[in-house]
Amino acid sequence: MNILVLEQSRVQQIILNAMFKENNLHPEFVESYAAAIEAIDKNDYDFIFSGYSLPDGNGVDIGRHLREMGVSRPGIVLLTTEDKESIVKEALAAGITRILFRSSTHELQTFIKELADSDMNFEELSGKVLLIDDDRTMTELMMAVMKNIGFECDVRRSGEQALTLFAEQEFDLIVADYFLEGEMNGLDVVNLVRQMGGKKSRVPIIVISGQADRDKRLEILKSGANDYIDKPIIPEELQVRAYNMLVQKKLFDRVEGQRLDLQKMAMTDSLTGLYNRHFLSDIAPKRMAEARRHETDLTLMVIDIDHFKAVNDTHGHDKGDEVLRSFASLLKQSCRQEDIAIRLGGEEFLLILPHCSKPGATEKAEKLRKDAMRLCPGGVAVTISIGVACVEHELLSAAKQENRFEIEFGDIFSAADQAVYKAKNAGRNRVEFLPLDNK
Ligand SMILES: Nc1nc2c(ncn2[C@@H]2O[C@H](COP(=O)(O)OP(=O)(O)OP(=O)(O)O)[C@@H](O)[C@H]2O)c(=O)[nH]1
Repeated sequence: MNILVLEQSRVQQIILNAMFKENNLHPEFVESYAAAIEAIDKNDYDFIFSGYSLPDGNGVDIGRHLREMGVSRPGIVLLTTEDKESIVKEALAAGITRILFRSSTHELQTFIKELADSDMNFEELSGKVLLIDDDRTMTELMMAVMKNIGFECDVRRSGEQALTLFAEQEFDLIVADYFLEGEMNGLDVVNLVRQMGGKKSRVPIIVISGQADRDKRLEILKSGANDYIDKPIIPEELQVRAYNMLVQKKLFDRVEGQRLDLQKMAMTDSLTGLYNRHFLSDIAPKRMAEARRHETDLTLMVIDIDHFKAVNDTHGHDKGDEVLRSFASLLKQSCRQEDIAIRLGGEEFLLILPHCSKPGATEKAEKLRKDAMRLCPGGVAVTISIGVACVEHELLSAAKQENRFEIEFGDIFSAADQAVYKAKNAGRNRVEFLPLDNK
C-alpha cells in the first residue's frame, strides 16, 4: 500500500513512523504542501495523511487540489489538534476522507491497523449505489458519475419505492435528494434506514440539498446521513465523496467480518468444530427461557466416550484426536436443525434437544449408543455412556400455574451429569435416565 505523509514536525514524523512501522507499512514523508503536490504528480498513492498546519498551506488544501483535478483516489486523512467546527466543515467540503485528532492516539493507531489489515485493492473497488431522485437530468448525471468510478446504480423516484428495493437487495451506498416524489423526503429515508437494524442500517447515505444553509446541513447530518452535497452538483465532488464513503464502508465491513470470525472462533471447539463451553453459557439461559415460555419439552444428554484414556495410551494421541473428530461428526449428523451439540471438554459432550420428550430422548440415546459402536473411528472400536435428563412440558406448566418453583438449566444438566456417572458405574456402554430433583 502506497502512503504519503505530509507532516512538518519532525517529532510528529517519528511518532507516526513508529505507528506505521508497527503495522508493516512504510510511508513516504514530505514536509510541505509543495513537496506533497510534486510527490502526488509522480506517484500513485492509496492514502495521504496530512497535518493541518503546513509551512506553505494547510492539509485541507491537498483535498481541494485533488478534487479540483477530479481525482477520486487516494483517501485523505487529516490530522488535527483542534476540534473546531470550522475545520471539520472545511475538510468535509474539500473531500477529506477522515479527520483524526492527534490527542486520540488510540483512534489513529486503530485506523492505521485497519488500513494495514485490509489488503484491499483500492483501484478495483466496486459497489452498488441506490440513487433516489425524481429529476431525470440529475439522475442521468449521477449515474454517469457513478459509472465512471465503476459503481453499479439502481434509481428510484420516491422514498417509498427506494425503501422497498433496499429491503430486498444489498447496497453499498445511498444517494438521496432532499425533495422526492411521494410522501417522504430524503431525511425520512435516512431515518427509516437507520431504524432497520443490523447491517442495512449502517449503509452510508449522502443527502443532496438545494438549500445550502448552515441549519439545513446540520439537520441533514444530525438525521444520520453521513455526508451532504449542495446543488448544483459538481460531478467531481460527488465522485470523490461517493468513493470515500465506499472505501470507509468496505473497511468497516472487513473489520466487522473479522469481529464475527473471532466471535465464532471463541464459541467453537477447534478440534471438532462443535460448539464449546463458552457457547453453552450463552445458549443455556436462552433455551431454558424458550422452554419455559412456550411450555415445551427440553432434553439434555451428557455423553462420555468410554475408556478414552486407553485409546490414547494404546493408539497414540493423534488417533485419539481422530476418534474425537469422527464421533463429533456422528453427533452433528444425529442432530436436528434446532438441536445443539457441544464439546464440554476432553471426551465429554453435551446434546441440547428442544422439543424432545422422555420417550423420544430414550429412543434417540439408544440409537446414538448403537451408532457409536458401529462407527469404529480410525479402526478403533469405542463405546459411549449417556446420561439423559428431561424437563417435560407438563412439569413446566404445573410449575408456572402453581407458581411453585423455577426449573433452571443447571438442574437438568446436573441430573444428566449424574446419570452419566450412573451409566459408568453400571458398566459403561449404556444409557441411564435420571429425573430432576424436586426443588
Ligand atoms: N486425543 C485426545 N485426548 C484427550 C483430549 N482431551 C482429553 N483427552 C484425554 O481423554 C482422556 C480421558 O480419560 P478419563 O477421564 O480417565 O476417562 P476415560 O479413560 O474415558 O474413562 P471413563 O470415562 O471412566 O470411561 C485423558 O487421557 C485425556 O488426556 C483431546 O483433545 N485429544
